[in-house]
Amino acid sequence: MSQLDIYADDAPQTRLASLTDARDIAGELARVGVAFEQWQATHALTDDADQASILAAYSDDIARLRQLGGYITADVVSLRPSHPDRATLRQKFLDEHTHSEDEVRFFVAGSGAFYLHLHQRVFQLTCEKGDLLSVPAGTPHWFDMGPEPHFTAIRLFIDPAGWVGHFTGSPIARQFPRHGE
Ligand SMILES: CSCCC(=O)/C(O)=C/O
Ligand SMILES: [Fe+2]
Ligand code: NI
Repeated sequence: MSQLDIYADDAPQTRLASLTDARDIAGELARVGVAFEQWQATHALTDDADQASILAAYSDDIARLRQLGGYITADVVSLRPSHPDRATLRQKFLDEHTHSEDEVRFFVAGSGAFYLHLHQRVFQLTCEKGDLLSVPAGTPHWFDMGPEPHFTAIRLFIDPAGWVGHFTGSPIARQFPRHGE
């Protein structure tokens, strides 16, 4: 189930709100400039499907997103609990960072949690299959796939270089509840 938990950025022990209705989540995130939608993610994919077949299965959705935002490239991040490098890959996104373009992610399997640091709040958004998220460029955030990752997400980029993160150096991410622990 998709879920939005909201905290003050200086009080990680106190959850201010917890929402599970998709319209409520979308409304709350829209207030801080983040787009959240639920799309159909019904194409059958095996756990070992490669990037090309995932992109081919969702080519209609990717084309629609490209038209909306002028995105040039798409890639796929897909992890399962048995992945030998799961701890290293988890760590890659676990500290607060920004991007110089919008972060557009479409979950086509599994789940993972984004933490968006906006307006002195932390918005912990647990995304599930079908969730589409667009976070404005420059937003400090981090992502936790959990210790036993199980998700597949399509990422859209304007920069042909793909994923480029700028780490803020803030330790804030370590103070908030982790995903799946
Ligand atoms: C869920 S896609 C992998 C994580 C990622 O690309 C990112 O930028 C997290 O902040
Ligand atoms: Fe990111
Ligand atoms: Ni489709």
